[in-house]
Amino acid sequence: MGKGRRMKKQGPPAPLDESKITTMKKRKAGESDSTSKAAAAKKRRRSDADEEAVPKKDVSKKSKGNNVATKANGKAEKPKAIPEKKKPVPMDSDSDDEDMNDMENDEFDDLDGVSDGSLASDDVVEGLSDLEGEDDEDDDEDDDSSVIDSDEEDHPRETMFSDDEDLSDAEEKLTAANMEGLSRKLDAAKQAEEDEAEQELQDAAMQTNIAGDRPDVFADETQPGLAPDLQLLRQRITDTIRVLGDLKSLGQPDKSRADYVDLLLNDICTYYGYTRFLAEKLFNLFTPMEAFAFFEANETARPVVIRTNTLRTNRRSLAQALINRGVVLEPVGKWSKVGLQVFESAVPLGATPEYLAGHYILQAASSFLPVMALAPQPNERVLDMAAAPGGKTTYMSALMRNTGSVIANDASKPRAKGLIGNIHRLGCKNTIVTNLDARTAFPKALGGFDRVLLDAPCTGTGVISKDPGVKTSKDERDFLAIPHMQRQLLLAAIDSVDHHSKTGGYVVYSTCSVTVEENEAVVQYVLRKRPNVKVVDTGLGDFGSPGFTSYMGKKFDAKIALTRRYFPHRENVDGFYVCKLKKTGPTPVAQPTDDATTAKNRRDRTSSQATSTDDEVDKTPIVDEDGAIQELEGGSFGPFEENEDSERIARAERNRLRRKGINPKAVLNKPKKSKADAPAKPTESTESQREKETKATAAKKSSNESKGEKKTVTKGDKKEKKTGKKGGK
Ligand SMILES: C[S@@+](CC[C@H](N)C(=O)[O-])C[C@H]1O[C@@H](n2cnc3c(N)ncnc32)[C@H](O)[C@@H]1O
Repeated sequence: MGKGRRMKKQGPPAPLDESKITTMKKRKAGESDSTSKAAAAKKRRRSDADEEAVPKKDVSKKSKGNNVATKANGKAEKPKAIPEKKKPVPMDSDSDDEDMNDMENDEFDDLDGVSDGSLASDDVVEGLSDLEGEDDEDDDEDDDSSVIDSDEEDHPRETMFSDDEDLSDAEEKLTAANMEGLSRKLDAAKQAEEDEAEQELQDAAMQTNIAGDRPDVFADETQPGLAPDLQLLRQRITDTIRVLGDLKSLGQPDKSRADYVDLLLNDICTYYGYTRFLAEKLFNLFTPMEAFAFFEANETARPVVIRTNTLRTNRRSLAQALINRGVVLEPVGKWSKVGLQVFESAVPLGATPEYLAGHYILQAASSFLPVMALAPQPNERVLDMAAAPGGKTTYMSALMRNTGSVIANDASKPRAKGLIGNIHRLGCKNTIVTNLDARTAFPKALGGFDRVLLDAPCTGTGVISKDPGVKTSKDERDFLAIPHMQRQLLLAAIDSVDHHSKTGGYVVYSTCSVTVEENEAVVQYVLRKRPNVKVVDTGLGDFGSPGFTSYMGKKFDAKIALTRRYFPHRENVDGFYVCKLKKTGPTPVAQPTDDATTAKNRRDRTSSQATSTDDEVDKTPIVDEDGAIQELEGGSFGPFEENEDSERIARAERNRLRRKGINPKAVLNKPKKSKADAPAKPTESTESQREKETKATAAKKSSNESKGEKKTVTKGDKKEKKTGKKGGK
């Protein structure tokens, strides 16, 4: 995160504001009204809270001390006489913190449904209080000195009242004197409430405005040859959505629903820049109103989140270290023990000493969820089938406390290198990286895992805010080829799990896409192909929404409701899908034929998206997230390559010498010394031994090369060597 960038608190984004344009004037007129209403609501809440918080006998004192609450309730009591006027104490506003705390409480209330098990909410609460211990103390102090809550002796309020002042005088003076402090405090603390109240007013005004009026959205107001007026376009989008919500009374008699939907989709494409194909696909997931919220949410970045690497530190220490560097953060939510949401940072988060030491990784909040669902246990054998760049692998490793083993595989060699980097930085010692096409390599190369995570390559429709290129780059072919690959990968994942596993036997399938083809339809397909798996609860509680059990006339297995969907506009996280499967028996040798399938399965087959080519050999090239076709065959990462390994060993030796402050050229190019010449110091003797080994390796390499092995060096090897040279400089 760049310096000074400030993010919204994690949680649902602001509610849909479809009336922004049409009620612009009304909003302006009603601004002061709504603001005061919101402020009043907040004040009422505060007053109530204060009354609850203080013992009965103190209530009167508190309420008298609390000018804001008194005013808000409209029951202003005449304040007691104040002996003498003092200069008001300048308010040291901590409004932002207060705001966050308020929101946090709201959020935690929302997440109360989060279940036990992997989430261990008690621990989280304890962690949170630990983490915030110091801050809370500060807050309390600040609160005590604030106009709102404090009843301390030198309270500003008391400095402003005297015996001879009546209420209105007192209030006037209070207002004048504290205006700046109050507005600073209230502005930030009540922003959310103000927005909410304003929204309600606008909604009400909008309803009144439109009732009985049939907006003529088909009147073409665009000027030929000119770029569309975005404000008008947006207004038409909101008007069309409104009409679609009540077509009978608001629609033009000669226009059908399809006409309105068609107009709306065209406007969405123009306004947000989607292809018609993708806009339609995404639009069909929601009601028109919710689709608009989704498209809107894709225009803003999600909150920046970091995951504490518990192999190196704990959340409290990390938070403290980063706070000391000027990072404003707080726990991401009740559902995670390791996430920290960053609101503001004075330093680049990818270059702090803590980052470089592997104390945390920048990781989207929704990306925690598949790993939490998988819940890998210490000492298990786990496979991460599509692992790069390793956010989930390293989380798994941490949950397993560096025990057991994690096979972290990725078909992309360049991405696998990034994965290796993260694994090293975060200190994961139970992890082995492989560079294989998981569709065919597993379970052939390795199988019998306790758990498998398939965080599948996908179209990325859940992360459009990060990669707006998705809006135009994904076409029909992608939505056939990618789900096809996902189905193959998921079958391989299931087949790689040991159903006898004493502790596991689970597969988690996840994507950062929101389309049904890549999620429920893939799960439906494998349920049919592998009767030895069943969908089980993800353990992620009520966070998110259930998977679809029907879509566009197609019916899915009822258990698919146990899978979870996450949306940018609902949870303010990247769009994500998580499904947990339990393997109950061995994979059948032969695929069930149509005769063998049950009547239900046959029904599903006709109703689901399965194509007749399901069983054909897949010729789809492997596509990475950027859409680039992966060159898998002939890569030298997986198999043992003498040349490459020799070069790696030599390079490692050069680096080792450099780390010791020794110029490798000086050492490695020296003529061979006899034993007698060897230095006497034991360390140097070891040094000399290593030197000999290195030379032997280099000699072996050169002899191999001279034997013609050079010819077998692949493109990948050359690249590797080039990179190595570069890195060595
Ligand atoms: C969504 S990303 C994985 C992100 C990763 N799990 C993480 O959390 O950092 C999907 C990955 O699948 C890889 N991939 C694509 N096709 C594959 C295949 N056939 N076998 C294995 N990996 C594949 C891509 O290179 C990409 O890195």
